[in-house]
Amino acid sequence: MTDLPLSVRGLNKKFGGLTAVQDVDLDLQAGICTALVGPNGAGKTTIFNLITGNIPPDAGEVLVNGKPVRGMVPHRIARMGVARSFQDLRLFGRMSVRDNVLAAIEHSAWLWQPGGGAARRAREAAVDAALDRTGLTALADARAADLAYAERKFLSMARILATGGRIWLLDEPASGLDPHSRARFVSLVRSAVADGVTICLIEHNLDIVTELATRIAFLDRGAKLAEGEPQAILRDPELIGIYFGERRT
Ligand SMILES: Nc1ncnc2c1ncn2[C@@H]1O[C@H](COP(=O)(O)OP(=O)(O)OP(=O)(O)O)[C@@H](O)[C@H]1O
Repeated sequence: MTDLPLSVRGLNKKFGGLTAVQDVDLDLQAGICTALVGPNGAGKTTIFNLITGNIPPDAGEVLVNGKPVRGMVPHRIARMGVARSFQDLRLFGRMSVRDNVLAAIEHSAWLWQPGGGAARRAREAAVDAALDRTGLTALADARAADLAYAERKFLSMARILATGGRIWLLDEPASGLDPHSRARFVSLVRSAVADGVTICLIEHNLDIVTELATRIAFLDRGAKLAEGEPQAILRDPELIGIYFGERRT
C-alpha cells in the first residue's frame, strides 16, 4: 500500500501483437507535476487510458490514494479525484461553454449530487470559478464548436478544474497553442500545483516540460527507460537521441 495520490505497478498492455505498455511502474508524488516524455507511440496515452479505466490492463495495478481501481468503470475512478483531458478534447460542440463544464461535473465529479438547491448552487459556483480561471467567462454562452482553437483547449482545462479532482492527467494540453496562450496555460498549471494538485503531463514541447515538471518519466516502446529530475533526463544523450528519433537497435 502507498499514500501516494497515484501509483502504477507492473502495468502491461498489448494490442494484438503490439506491446503498447510493458512492465511500467510509476508514482505520482503529491502536489508536483510529473511529465511523461517519449517519442510517438511510446505508450503515454495508453498509460492514461489504463489509469482512468478506459481500457483494461493485461496485467498490473493502478492505485489511487492507495486504493486499487482494477475493474472500476471510468466515472467511478473520476469520482475518486482523477480528472483527465484528451488529445482530441472530446467537447460537446453544440452545447454552450457553460454546459460543457457542467456536463463534466455531472458525469464525473464528487461535487455531483442528484438534486437540491445547495448542490445545484455548488455546481454553478464550481462552473463559474472554472470559467473565471480559464478566462472563458465572457464566452460562457457561446457554442463550444464556435470557439477558437486555444479557447477549446482552455475549455477542456475548465472541465477538469470544475470537477474538483486533485489528480490531473493532461494529454498534450498545450499542443498547438500560440505563445500567449501557452504562457496562460503554464500559469494555470503552476497555480494548480501551488494549490496542491497532483499533475501528470504528456507533453512533446520540452520547454513546457522544463517549465512545469519536477520529475520526468521517460518512455520508449511501452517501457519506462528512466525517471528523474528534468535536468538529468533531458541532458542524457541516449534518451535525447531516442526522443529525436535515433532509434536503438
Ligand atoms: N486502441 C488501440 N488499438 C491498437 N493499437 C493501439 C491502440 N491504442 C494505441 N495503440 C498503439 O499503441 C502504441 C502506443 O500508443 P500511445 O497512443 O499510447 O502512444 P503515445 O506515446 O501516447 O504516442 P503519441 O505521443 O504519438 O500520442 C502505438 O503503437 C499505438 O499505435
